Amino acid sequence: MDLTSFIAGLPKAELHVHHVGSASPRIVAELASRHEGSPVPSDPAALADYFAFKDFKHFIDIYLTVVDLIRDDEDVRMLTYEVARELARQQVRYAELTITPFSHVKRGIPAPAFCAAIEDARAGAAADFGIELRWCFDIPGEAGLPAAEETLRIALEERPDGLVSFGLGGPEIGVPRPQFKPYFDKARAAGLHSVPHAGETTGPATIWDALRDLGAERIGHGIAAVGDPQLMAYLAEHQIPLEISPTSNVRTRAVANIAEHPLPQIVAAGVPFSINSDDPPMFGTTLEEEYAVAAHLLELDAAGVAGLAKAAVTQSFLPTTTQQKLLSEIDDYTEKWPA
Ligand SMILES: O=c1[nH]cnc2c1ncn2[C@@H]1O[C@H](CO)[C@@H](O)[C@H]1O
Repeated sequence: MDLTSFIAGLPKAELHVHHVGSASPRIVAELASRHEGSPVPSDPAALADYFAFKDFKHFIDIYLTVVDLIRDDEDVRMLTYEVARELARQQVRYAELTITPFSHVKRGIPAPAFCAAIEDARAGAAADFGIELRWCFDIPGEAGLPAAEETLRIALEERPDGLVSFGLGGPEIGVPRPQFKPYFDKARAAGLHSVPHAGETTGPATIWDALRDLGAERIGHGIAAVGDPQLMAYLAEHQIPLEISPTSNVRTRAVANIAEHPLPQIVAAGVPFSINSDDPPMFGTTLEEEYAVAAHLLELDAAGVAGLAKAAVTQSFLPTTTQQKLLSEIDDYTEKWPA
């Protein structure tokens, strides 16, 4: 069984993947060529070296230098459309893309123009690539409550058609989750799903906070949960999924190496999860590669790998009818695959 080929053709969904974090070397080079004076190399080999991170804080610092490259709504439109092209190339039929409007509005792109650009790209991607994109607007945690205020304002006042969820990214250390409760309360009251990062670089307490104070329906990463048996039991009992990005955790040094990734313990505890790429070019990976990593860690066969894709579909915020269509497509593909 050639699992790599099986994975390549398998219809997928991705729930935890960042907009700017998905800018490929080609797109970064294009943006760097448009805007002089950036520290971000435009040469792909130099860029690969640039995306080597000493620790999580260093990763965020580098991430923000790529955010600086996005200067106008045309950059936003091009980036979003090209991210969709790369997802569709990997047979991703549906993706919830995490976008940080605060960071771009702060750099001078008006919120209406920003939202029009991502919506244009979403329509173009659906028409040209057959991929359905939805948005998670996340608060960059390092920018604190002003960023929470502005992110909520943009989410509720602009309310682009693709917006389905509200998140919290950036560093966790020094950024306690409870302070964001008022913003998540308002976002949830407005019908947005709550999907904060938690337990990526800090312990189980951050995940408890995300559940209790932010009403988290899914947890970004959440790998620290394995340190708290009660939390693992709670996540399993309430079927609260963890959005797992294995290579991300190694490249940001959240996990020492892939062999020590806690994914097998998450499976053993019956905690639902999806497999994601997080910031694929920055971590030198792709969603396909993350499926292969998970297949290796969990010793999966084709049916098991198809199960990874089906889990992402059922944990998504797609309407059930659309989920059913995608699940059938995955089953048809798997059945047709020679044993
Ligand atoms: O793995 C991650 N963890 C937390 N934040 C991340 C990650 N990848 C990208 N971001 C992004 O980092 C920015 C910080 O301002 C935010 O935009 C967040 O979405």
